[in-house]
Amino acid sequence: MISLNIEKTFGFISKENVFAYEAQVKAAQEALENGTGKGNDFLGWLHLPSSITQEHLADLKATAQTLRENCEVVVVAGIGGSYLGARAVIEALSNSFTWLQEKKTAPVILYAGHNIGEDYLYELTEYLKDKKFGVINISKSGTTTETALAFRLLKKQCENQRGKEVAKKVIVAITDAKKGAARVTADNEGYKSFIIPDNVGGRFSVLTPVGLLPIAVAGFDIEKLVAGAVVMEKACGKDVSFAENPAAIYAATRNELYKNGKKIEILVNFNPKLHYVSEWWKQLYGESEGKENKGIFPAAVDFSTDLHSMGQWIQEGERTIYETVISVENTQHKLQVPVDEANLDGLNFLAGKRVDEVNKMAELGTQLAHVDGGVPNMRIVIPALNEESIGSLLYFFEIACGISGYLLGVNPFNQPGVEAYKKNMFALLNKPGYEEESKAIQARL
Ligand SMILES: O=P(O)(O)OC[C@H]1O[C@](O)(CO)[C@@H](O)[C@@H]1O
Repeated sequence: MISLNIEKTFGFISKENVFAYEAQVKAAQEALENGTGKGNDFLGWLHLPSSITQEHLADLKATAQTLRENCEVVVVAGIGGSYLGARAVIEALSNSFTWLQEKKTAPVILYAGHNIGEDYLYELTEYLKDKKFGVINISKSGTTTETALAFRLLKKQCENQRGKEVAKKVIVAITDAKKGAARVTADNEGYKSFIIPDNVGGRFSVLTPVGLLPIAVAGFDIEKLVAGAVVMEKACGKDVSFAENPAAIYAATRNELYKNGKKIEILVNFNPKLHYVSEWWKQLYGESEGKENKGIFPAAVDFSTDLHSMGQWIQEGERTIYETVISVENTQHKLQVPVDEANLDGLNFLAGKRVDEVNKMAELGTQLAHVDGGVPNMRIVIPALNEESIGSLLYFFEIACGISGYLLGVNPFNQPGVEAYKKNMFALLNKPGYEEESKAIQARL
């Protein structure tokens, strides 16, 4: 079970003012439950964990098994919500050096379709040349340029290297039930496919096949991941009192901080495996709340690494920030600092201590230093980096995001702003249908 502690925000905002959100939070929860708020056609994530069936999980596991048996490498092609959730979970749960290990227990998972880097794609296709590889092509709209471009390259290469028949077996599509080019291709080619429900937006889709299939291919237990999310679905339900509901408290606290000039939330971890959880979180909160000229800017740092790069700014820069720390209670492994007779490095004061004890003192010391420097601090504690905890954490952030967006007064479930760059790019590339825009944009160059 995860827990939230907001004590170290109270020098900056008052407990009373946080608890004054209770009625607004209740209204937000009811709007989510009853589907009466903004963006109410995108609430499929709300009770998704508890509605996932054993049959669905079995289908995902069977497909994952086919990929595991037939591939050394599986490329997950997707961008934004169509890859960040899978990557967040896989990196949180994997050995840090998994791709360097000789004896592999699962295919190496690589990612594409989340950038348009020619060198990236060249180097990826070069690497795949002598590999038995498969592809999971993920796109809700089925038309996202970055993903479609990467998939065109990968599909051709897979067919050329492995033949059309095998390619059919090792390419899986996750997309809309009816619309979009990815659906047309999957149906025409006869790929195994999974549907992204209409009412689940990309950034809320980690517990659909979008996240679950790659996670299962990587060898992790999707049943436990979903079970962890179910725990949080209950713990953050609308019948849980405000004081007992961590999502309600988190949503209220961040809105109160924002009202008091804290415009930037920095998600902090002390564990490099959580880097992509932060990336996933940035999209979740950035796309959900950054609209109508409002919204907390979601930033993230990996400590203690970034204490030696961003630490100065956080300690003494503009006081418009607050931190939310994800603290992991228990490590997966034990490692002690050895004694050294000569003690030339002067580290014998640490001898015999677990490395995690040093890390935890860095965490505690940083919290107090940053609070002293004028940075409010919240702390989310998760028991360990395992499937249950990560499932809980993901759902916690999702439900808190829904509530928080409603407190802010925006529609947390659309993202109209992301179309602007796409329109310009298509106009500049002379995409059919963009003739007028092409003329207009050429005149501005
Ligand atoms: O799954 P799709 O449709 O390819 O979209 C990927 C991502 O692109 C966005 O639509 C933004 O363009 C995100 O909201 C989404 O997660």
